[in-house]
Amino acid sequence: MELLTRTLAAISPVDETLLAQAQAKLDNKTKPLGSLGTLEEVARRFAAITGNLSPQVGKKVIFTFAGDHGIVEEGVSAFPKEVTPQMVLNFLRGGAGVNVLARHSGAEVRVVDVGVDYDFDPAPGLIIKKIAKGTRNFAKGSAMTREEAVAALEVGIELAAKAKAEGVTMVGTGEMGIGNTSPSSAIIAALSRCSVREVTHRGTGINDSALEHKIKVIEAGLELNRPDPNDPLDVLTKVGGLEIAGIAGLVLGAAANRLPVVVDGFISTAGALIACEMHPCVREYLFAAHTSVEIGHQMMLERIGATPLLDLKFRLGEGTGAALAMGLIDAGLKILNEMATFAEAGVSEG
Ligand SMILES: Cc1cc2ncn([C@H]3O[C@H](COP(=O)(O)O)[C@@H](O)[C@H]3O)c2cc1C
Ligand SMILES: O=C(O)c1cccnc1
Repeated sequence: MELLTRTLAAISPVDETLLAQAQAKLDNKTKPLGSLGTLEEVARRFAAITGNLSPQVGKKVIFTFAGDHGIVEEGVSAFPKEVTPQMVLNFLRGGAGVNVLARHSGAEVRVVDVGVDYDFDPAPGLIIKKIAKGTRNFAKGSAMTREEAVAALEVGIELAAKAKAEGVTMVGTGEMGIGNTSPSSAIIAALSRCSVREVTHRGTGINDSALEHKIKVIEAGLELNRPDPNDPLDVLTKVGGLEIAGIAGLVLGAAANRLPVVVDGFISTAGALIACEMHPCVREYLFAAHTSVEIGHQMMLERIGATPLLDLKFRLGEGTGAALAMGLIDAGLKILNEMATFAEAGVSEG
């Protein structure tokens, strides 16, 4: 808890002066004012976050947090829970979607076992920080204890701090955990007090009757646990997940360390949302990668106040959207660094 408290105390707003200086630098480039749109917003904010008006393309790491979910026993996913450790092994072999797209963008994938119900042997690229062997079924009681939720948050916080110390210049979030769209829907429903139906979708691809059942299970879980919408840690503890907590911690740690963080899809955004509800300045440090097909994603993004960079109809998670968005963010940094000014190119200003 002490690390969490210290981390929250270390988060402050992004410097407005730096934002203005970065925009002034962009405005001198050989283009009509603002004509690179969102790429300018990305470059400006990256520069201000890091306090460097010429941020170079650097080392990028995607942390894919893995955890299991007790709620799976209610039949809320199209896949069995064994897929969680099986996919972790796939990540470690480099064969999953996130591995391919991270290689494409020049990012490294690190898998973090915060809560998988399986004992992994140590392996390169695997960080074993298991807090529990999965959450408990939140339709029958609290998913976690408050201590477990804080411990998982602190795993993410420590990873962000270590990444910064190691010279990583941008981190991304990802996750793997069969059943984890259910806690993600529960989190946004609890915080926004909207109906479960409005924010619950098909995850791995459940049919209509399974979707009706999933909605009822989540409603029952919220009714039973009654998480306090004004206490994000209570929401995380009662209806969240260990990997979602790890992501929330990574996002908090990134903000505290002035490290830009790229947030992946629906489940990652649930983690980022918890972090944003814990501290109002966190949103300034994050980049939303893409719009997920999951219907509840939009409401999460609106609550955070973030506009996603891409819309590729993704519904995979793992960090796949974050991987691609990192490439786009790098493009923004190159504009800031490599594009000629009007003076350098001898081009007349308007
Ligand atoms: C083979 C496979 C690879 C995945 N990679 C990410 N997910 C995604 O699907 C899961 C969430 O959906 P639900 O709540 O319906 O279980 C998570 O593990 C998420 O990362 C996968 C799912 C499967 C089946
Ligand atoms: O948007 C996501 O991250 C997502 C959506 C469905 C299933 N798994 C992940």
